[in-house]
Amino acid sequence: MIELRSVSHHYGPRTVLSGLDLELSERRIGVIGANGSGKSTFARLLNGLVLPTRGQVLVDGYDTRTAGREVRRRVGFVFTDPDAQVVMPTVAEDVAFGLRRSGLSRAQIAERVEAALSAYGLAEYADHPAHLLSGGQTQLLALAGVLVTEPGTLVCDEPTTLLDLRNARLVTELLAALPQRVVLVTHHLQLLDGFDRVLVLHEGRVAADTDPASAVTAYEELLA
Ligand SMILES: Nc1ncnc2c1ncn2[C@@H]1O[C@H](COP(=O)(O)OP(=O)(O)OP(=O)(O)O)[C@@H](O)[C@H]1O
Repeated sequence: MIELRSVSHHYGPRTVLSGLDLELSERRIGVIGANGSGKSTFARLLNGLVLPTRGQVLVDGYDTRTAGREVRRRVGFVFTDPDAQVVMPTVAEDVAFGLRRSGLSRAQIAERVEAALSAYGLAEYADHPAHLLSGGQTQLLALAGVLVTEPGTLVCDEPTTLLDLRNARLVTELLAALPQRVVLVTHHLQLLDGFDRVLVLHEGRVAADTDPASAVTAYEELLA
């Protein structure tokens, strides 16, 4: 469970999020809102990539400010641009990178990496240079690299934005099938069908916190 207590965030003099009090426990949570409404900042607060200027973010009781490692073990993050996330020369090495401090043996790591590569359709690319993958494959690699660590929650910041329709569908289907809790920031409102809860951010505040259809209506009214 992720809890935000009186959270505000400022970049310099600029208030980007203010007065957020939320408990996030649902399995599928969407976050929508206009450009600049604070969605990415919100997403980054959830795993401590951004620390709140005021207030606290707690993940299973761990404060992102003081227990970053515990938090990141529980909350994985997938960026819009997967290239930002790929750090090792080959596909298999990149997936293994997330397990380097896991305490698992080399054999156990190899087994987990193989399973992750198979699950995300990358088995035949294990020894392929990671930077030569297509955009869609790179996003799958980024997902595999995060999910191999088995976080309880996956936060995705517009994971399909840079992908063509086919790859966007692939990533969407993959996300839909995950057993994990998913917090999805997106401008693609149709991705939120069937979600348990959708937050609409507007000028740094939660303007609506409701089911997908009502959230889309609230969002459209804000933009009207
Ligand atoms: N590192 C930063 N330093 C200064 N200002 C920032 C920084 N990151 C974001 N901002 C500003 O904070 C505001 C909210 O940005 P954020 O990226 O959280 O919004 P967003 O809703 O995700 O936008 P978009 O839909 O365009 O991705 C924007 O005005 C942005 O310019």
